[in-house]
Amino acid sequence: MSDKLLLTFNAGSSTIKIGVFVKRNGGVERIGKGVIDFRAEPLTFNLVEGPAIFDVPLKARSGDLIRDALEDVFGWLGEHYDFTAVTAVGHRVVHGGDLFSGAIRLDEPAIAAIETLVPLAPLHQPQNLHLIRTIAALKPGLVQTASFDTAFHRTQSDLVRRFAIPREWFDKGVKRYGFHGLSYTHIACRLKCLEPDTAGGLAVVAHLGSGASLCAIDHGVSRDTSMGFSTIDGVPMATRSGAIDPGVIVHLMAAHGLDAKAVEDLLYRQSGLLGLSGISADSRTLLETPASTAHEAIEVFTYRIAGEVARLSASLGGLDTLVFTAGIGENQPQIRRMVVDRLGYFGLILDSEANDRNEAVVSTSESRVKIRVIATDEEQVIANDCLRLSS
Ligand SMILES: Nc1ncnc2c1ncn2[C@@H]1O[C@H](COP(=O)(O)OP(=O)(O)O)[C@@H](O)[C@H]1O
Ligand SMILES: CC(=O)OP(=O)(O)O
Ligand SMILES: [Mg+2]
Repeated sequence: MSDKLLLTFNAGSSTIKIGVFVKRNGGVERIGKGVIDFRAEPLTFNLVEGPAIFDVPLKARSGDLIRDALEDVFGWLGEHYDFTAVTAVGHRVVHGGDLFSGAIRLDEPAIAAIETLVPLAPLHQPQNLHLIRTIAALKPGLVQTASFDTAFHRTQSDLVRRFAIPREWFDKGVKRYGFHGLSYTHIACRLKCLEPDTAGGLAVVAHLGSGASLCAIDHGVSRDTSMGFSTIDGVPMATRSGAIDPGVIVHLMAAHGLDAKAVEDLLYRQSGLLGLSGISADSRTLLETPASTAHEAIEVFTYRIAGEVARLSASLGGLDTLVFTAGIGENQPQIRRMVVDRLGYFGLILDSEANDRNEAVVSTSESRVKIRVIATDEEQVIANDCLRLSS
């Protein structure tokens, strides 16, 4: 195949999602996707347009799982495409801090700047950097770009971004940044297409995956979001606590002797659905498990999401649309039902049958707020940026 190709890498907390895009008609079109799921084998790499769909077991060889996986992925791609046709690689980078307000072409100074933000996103940023560096080593000379999760939220006001602590900390970067911005960029764009008369109106988007956050979007523009300074904030997640009384952290350190590393491990890796249930980080498993702690974990999760919808609607001064997206939001009707059941007083009415079928609109015609399910596509946003920056 002689068409020019772009690859995208979206490294989240539990998976790396890989996209294969072809340059066509002035834009980029997805022709393949793969998921490296570090919680499960086999690694699947799935070409949707091409000679075959195949699941390939992940072969750990060197102790560097990412390098091994990349070698495999490049190997399979090389079997079906002329790898010289790959002209650029685009990455999702979770934290851009105040350093980056849009996507960039990567060079050594940019990589060094991204590195300074590692302490602010310890589950993601090291993985993002490792991918970038390994690709640079395996395919020297390939153009690489970075699209930042934080950039979409740069429109938020200081009122929203400030913590009520002494002002000098804000100036030192201790402020709310917000994440999942590539997903929100895609959803905001879809909403504008679906509702052109109001340019998407006033919407709260619930991005519910392994990491989860909600965003208040006003005619396509981010006004407020549940994740702030770090990716632990906001609603509980698979293994992250979500917002927690800061006094708890002081108590854990002062009275129980936990150091910063131990607190980080507790709040990022042992909490959320996993910590609450003591059973699993995956809401699918918890919904199928009769244990009372499994049920309670889901109750806490959905209670906190509903609370965030209410807070963010106040932030917007109204609500036209609630959108569910990402792995859980798109595929788990029971979670959507438990959230919406708590929002009846806002006039949200779920259409149970449409909800059970994961339809695009899951509210009834009487519902005061339209409830939508929209599939997110962070890779398409990365690929669009990558095309623009590499052409
Ligand atoms: N087909 C599916 N059916 C039900 N739940 C799903 C499905 N796919 C993903 N999920 C849920 O979504 C979660 C992962 O969401 P995802 O948005 O892919 O997260 P991340 O990008 O953080 O890895 C899984 O833990 C699972 O609970
Ligand atoms: C920012 C974040 O939490 O990302 P993910 O949901 O992919 O882990
Ligand atoms: Mg994700």
